[in-house]
Amino acid sequence: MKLAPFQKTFINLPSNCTHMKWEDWEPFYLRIVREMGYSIEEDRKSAELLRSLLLEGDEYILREELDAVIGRKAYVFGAGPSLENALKEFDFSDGTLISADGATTALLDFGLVPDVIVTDLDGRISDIKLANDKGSFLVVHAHGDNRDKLVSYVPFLSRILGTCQTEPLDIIYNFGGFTDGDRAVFLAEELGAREITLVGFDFGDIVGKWSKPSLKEHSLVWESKRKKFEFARELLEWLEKNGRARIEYLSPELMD
Ligand SMILES: Nc1ncnc2c1ncn2[C@@H]1O[C@H](COP(=O)(O)OP(=O)(O)OP(=O)(O)O)[C@@H](O)[C@H]1O
Ligand SMILES: Nc1nc2c(c(=O)[nH]1)N=C(CO)CN2
Ligand SMILES: [Mg+2]
Repeated sequence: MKLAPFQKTFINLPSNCTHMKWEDWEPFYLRIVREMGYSIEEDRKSAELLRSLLLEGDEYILREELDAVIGRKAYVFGAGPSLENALKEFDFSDGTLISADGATTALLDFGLVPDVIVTDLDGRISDIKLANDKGSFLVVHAHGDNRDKLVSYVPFLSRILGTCQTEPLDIIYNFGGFTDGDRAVFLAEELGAREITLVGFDFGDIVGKWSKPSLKEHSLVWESKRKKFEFARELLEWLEKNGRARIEYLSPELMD
């Protein structure tokens, strides 16, 4: 999709432009890199790489375009085991559908095309591409460990908003949040959703089978994933306290 030329004027966004401001995010981020063993420099290089790829490809969008897509009510779909029953039993037609990466596969299986997919491109890429071709907007995240995926896949995808976890660049945003799931909730809140229902956000000991293409079934959580879940929960609690949206969980207890 080509943008009108005037929209390509780059502006350096003021730091108070996002609800989770850099000053709020930075302490979380510093704890995350320390605990997870990430390199800030590698994360920064990845953000620069995504910026170059997006500028070369001419398929990037600015936040204003997503503002128009995300309504007051939004459902954010995570890849926890309860997702399947939730998709069977509930109707989601009254809100914007935002899927976190691997959850996209489950939505497609139920005939739903997400309005927005939030991904670091480690979900099943054929499904992300299929949904993108059917109209899903993509929010693609750059971090130090997915540069190969950015290079391989970004040139073949459309309608992409770029995000990073280091300092934002002109067309690469940082709305706060860490894993695809909690980042999707931060994005929804920032872009205007005021009632956000989280579906398939079980966290816990079992990772949903949609989370990684290599998983054939729901699997016992591994150590790095457990740490990711802990940060994701903490960040969501922060947003519940400090954000402007009512956040609720479609509880796994309601399932079965
Ligand atoms: N039990 C669960 N299993 C899987 N995903 C879950 C679960 N509970 C909540 N989620 C959310 O659903 C999202 C699904 O996205 P995905 O599995 O691709 O993760 P990710 O953030 O890319 O992590 P990783 O880098 O480990 O793949 C997660 O980011 C997480 O926030
Ligand atoms: N450097 C780095 N950053 C990340 C990673 C990751 O594996 N490495 N995974 C994420 C999604 O959960 C979010 N951020
Ligand atoms: Mg992912």
